[in-house]
Amino acid sequence: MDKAQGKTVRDGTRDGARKGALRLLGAVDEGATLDEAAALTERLSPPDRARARRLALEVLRRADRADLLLAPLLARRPRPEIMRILRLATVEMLALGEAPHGAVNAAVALARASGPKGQAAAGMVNAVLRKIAGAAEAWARLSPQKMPPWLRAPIVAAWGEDIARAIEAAHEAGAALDLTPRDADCPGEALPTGSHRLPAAAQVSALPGYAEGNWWVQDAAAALAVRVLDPQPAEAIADLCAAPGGKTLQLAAAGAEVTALDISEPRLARVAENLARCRLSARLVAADALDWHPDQPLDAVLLDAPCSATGTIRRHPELPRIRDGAGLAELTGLQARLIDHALTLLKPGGRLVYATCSLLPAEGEDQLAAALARHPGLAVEPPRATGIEPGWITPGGGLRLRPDLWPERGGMDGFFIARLRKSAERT
Ligand SMILES: C[S@@+](CC[C@H](N)C(=O)[O-])C[C@H]1O[C@@H](n2cnc3c(N)ncnc32)[C@H](O)[C@@H]1O
Repeated sequence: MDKAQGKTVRDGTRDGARKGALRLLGAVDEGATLDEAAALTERLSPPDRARARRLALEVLRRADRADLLLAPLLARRPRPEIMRILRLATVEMLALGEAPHGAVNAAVALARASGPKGQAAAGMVNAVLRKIAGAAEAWARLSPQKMPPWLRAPIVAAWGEDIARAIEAAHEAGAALDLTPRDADCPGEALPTGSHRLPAAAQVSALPGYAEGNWWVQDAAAALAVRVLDPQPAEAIADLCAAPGGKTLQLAAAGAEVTALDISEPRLARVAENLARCRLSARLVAADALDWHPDQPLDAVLLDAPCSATGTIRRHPELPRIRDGAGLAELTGLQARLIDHALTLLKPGGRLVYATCSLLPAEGEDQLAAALARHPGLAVEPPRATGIEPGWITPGGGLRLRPDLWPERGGMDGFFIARLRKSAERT
């Protein structure tokens, strides 16, 4: 292939990825998650589909910052599809190092292709983006985009303004690719807690050991819930909210007799696939955990409860844009009922690990305090596992993990984890 042909192919592929990213961003504007919108990029080649998703992620991490620079340059707010084109080109030029002429020309072409109104806007898109191309210093002065008030206010109340800003910086930086080793063989840099870390761009299925099931993808913070539970061989353990199964795999790899339960049958099918790839086994049950009872009382229960998922914004930057905090009371009510039910499934002296991938104390610290108040005889135990730092343990005895921890290593997801021991006395 000669040089000119190579350039055409590269530009073509970039345009495909840009169009895909704009489709994804349009779906998010309509309230969809990126996973829900994934079908919109199905017709792209796999590499272009991955590029489209990466571009959309980068834009969503900086959309408010882009809007702050764009606003003074716009006489009136353009139609949503034109606004998305402007944001995409702004982020490409100022955050991703794309050459201005390429990004501006592509944006103008995308505006023209979007229909008669887009054709009319092409001149404005060109003029505005030429100014944006020279705004690198103004861009550098802008802070990372803020979390919405329903999420920010409780975070500031719990940990202060500086930590809220550090979390916002971590949200903008995005997340690495973390792997949990089944045994020794696992690519990536070993982290103090036992997970392995690679750059986010790594193609998962191409990594050594994927087909053999030597490891699975799991954020380093998420992997700590099972490490804190400390499963032992042959223990009877239920994973009450199991799908897609990262924690089930850890429990099974430790040699426990695992029952993996999830209310969603399609999601449970993913647990089955993951177990098969990793050559591990568990009993799978599709049921509402609140209605389920084991044949025998259990040694331990892992309750990775449904939650706001606000701890995963580094990987799902669309969440603050499509959620408004409504439904939180319903979720915290369900979490409390699940804790109460989980305790009834345990042997006397059995242990429960409660976890949520949430940054909200209402789904973590407050749930722990309320459970202890509801259940006399229930005790919280220190969360112990290799690599846990004393500063991560809360005054109430839980483990609070935040995206701004380990800044030099690239952060971790937000999680709350508590290890509880049921009274050894029979009631
Ligand atoms: C946070 S995710 C679990 C992640 C999983 N533990 C892992 O590590 O891969 C929560 C799961 O709870 C399930 N779920 C929600 N309500 C449930 C209920 N009442 N009973 C059982 N599962 C439930 C959801 O389908 C979802 O798969």
